[in-house]
Amino acid sequence: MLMHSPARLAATLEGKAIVYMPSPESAIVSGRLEPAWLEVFYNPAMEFNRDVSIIVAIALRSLGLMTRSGVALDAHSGVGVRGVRYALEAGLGHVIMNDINPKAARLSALNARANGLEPGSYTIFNRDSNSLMFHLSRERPTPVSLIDIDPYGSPAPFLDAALALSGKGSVVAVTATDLAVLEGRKARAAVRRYMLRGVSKTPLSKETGLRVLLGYLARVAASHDKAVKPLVAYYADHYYRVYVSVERGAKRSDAMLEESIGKVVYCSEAGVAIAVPHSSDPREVCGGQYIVAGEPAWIGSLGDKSFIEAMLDIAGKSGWLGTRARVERLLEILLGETPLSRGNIYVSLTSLASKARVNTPKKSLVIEFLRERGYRAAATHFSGEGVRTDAPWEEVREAVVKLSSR
Ligand SMILES: C[S@@+](CC[C@H](N)C(=O)[O-])C[C@H]1O[C@@H](n2cnc3c(N)ncnc32)[C@H](O)[C@@H]1O
Repeated sequence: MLMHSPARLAATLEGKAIVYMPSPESAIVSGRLEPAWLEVFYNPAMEFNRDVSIIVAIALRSLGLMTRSGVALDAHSGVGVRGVRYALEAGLGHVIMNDINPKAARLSALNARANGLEPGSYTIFNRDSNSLMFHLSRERPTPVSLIDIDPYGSPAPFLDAALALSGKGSVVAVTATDLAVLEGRKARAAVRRYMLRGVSKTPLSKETGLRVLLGYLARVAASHDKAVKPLVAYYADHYYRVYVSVERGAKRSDAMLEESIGKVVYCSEAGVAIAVPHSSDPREVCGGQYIVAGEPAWIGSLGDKSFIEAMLDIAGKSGWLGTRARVERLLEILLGETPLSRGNIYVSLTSLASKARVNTPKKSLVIEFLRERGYRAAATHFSGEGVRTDAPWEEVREAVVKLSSR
C-alpha cells in the first residue's frame, strides 16, 4: 500500500514500520515497480524475506542465542527498512545501517527518526560495506551479533569481510539473487565467483545452488579459522537466503570441512542426486553415468530443527507481519525436511516416474508408503513434486512405480 507524501517521497507500511522511499513514478516499467531504478533501492516484493529476518532475530533473542552486544549490522540498507524493523519489531538494542549510496544513508536516517528509534540506538554509515566491516572488525573493534548481507546479485564479494567481523555466536545472514550462477546455468561464472571445481545444471539444481552457496560461506569461514552452522536456509522467488551461526577455532573449522563439505552428484540414469564426501566414488551409488552438479558444496544439514520450531512458534504469534501465512507455510515445510537434509538431496517424483515410464504418483502417497516401510519422508520447499527421505532411491523408485496408477 503506497501513500503519497510531499518532497518526492512516498510512504508505505511494512511490518510495524512506516517506510519512506523515493516516489516510485519514475521507476514504473510496464505498470510494475522496478526497484533498481529508484534513487534509493526498496523492493516491496522482498517483504517476505524481511519478515523471515524479523522472526529469526526474535528467535535468537528468545532462545538466548543473540550474543551480548545485541548489535545488528544491515550492511546494504537501501532505505533502511530492514535495520529499522530489526529495532522496532525484534527489539534489537542497536542497529548499524550502511549503504554506499549517500541518498540511501539519508533515507535510512529519516526512516529511523520517523519510526521513533532513540538517537543512541542506531548508527548510519555511508561507506563501502567491505571497508566498513573490516573497520568494525579491526580498526574499531565492535562486536556484532547479527551481520546481514543483502546486496545486489552475488554476496560472494562481501563474505570475507562479514566472516572477519563475525565473532563466536554471531549470526551471518546472506541473500543471494545470482541463481543462474549458483545453479550452474552460468558455469564459468560459478567456477570464478564461488571457486568451484565442478558445476553443472541438473534437474535438481535448486538445491545444489543453495548448497554451493553454503559451501562457499563455510570455506570462507574456514579461512578465518571459523566454522558455520546453518540455522535456517531456503530458496524463495528469485533468491536464496541463509542464516548461519559462527563458531571459532581451527579444530571446529577442520571438523566442519571434514563432515560437511563434499560434492553434489547427479546420477543421470536414475534421475536422482546425492550429497557425498569428496572421497566417495559416485559410480558406486549411481550405478552408471553421473554429472558433478556442484563441488565443493555443503553436504551437511540445511538447518537446525529446534531453531525452526522456535521460529514457527514465534511466527504464530506475530500477527502484524504482512506475509505471516506464507512464513508459516515455509517454516512448516522446513521443519519436516530439514532433519532429513544431511547428505540427502530431495527426490523429484516426476524425474523418477519419467525414467521409469510411469505416471507421477501423488506425493502424499509416496510419503506415506515410505514412512510405512520405516523410513523418514517429508515434502520439500524446493519443489511441489519433490520428496525428501532417508530411503535409498531404489526404494523411492519402487514406491513411484507401485503407486503410479492409484
Ligand atoms: C538489494 S539492495 C538492499 C536492500 C535492503 N537490504 C532491503 O532489504 O530493502 C542493495 C543495496 O546495496 C547497496 N550497495 C551496493 N554496493 C554496495 C557496497 N559495496 N557497499 C555498501 N552498499 C552497497 C546499494 O546501494 C543498494 O541500496
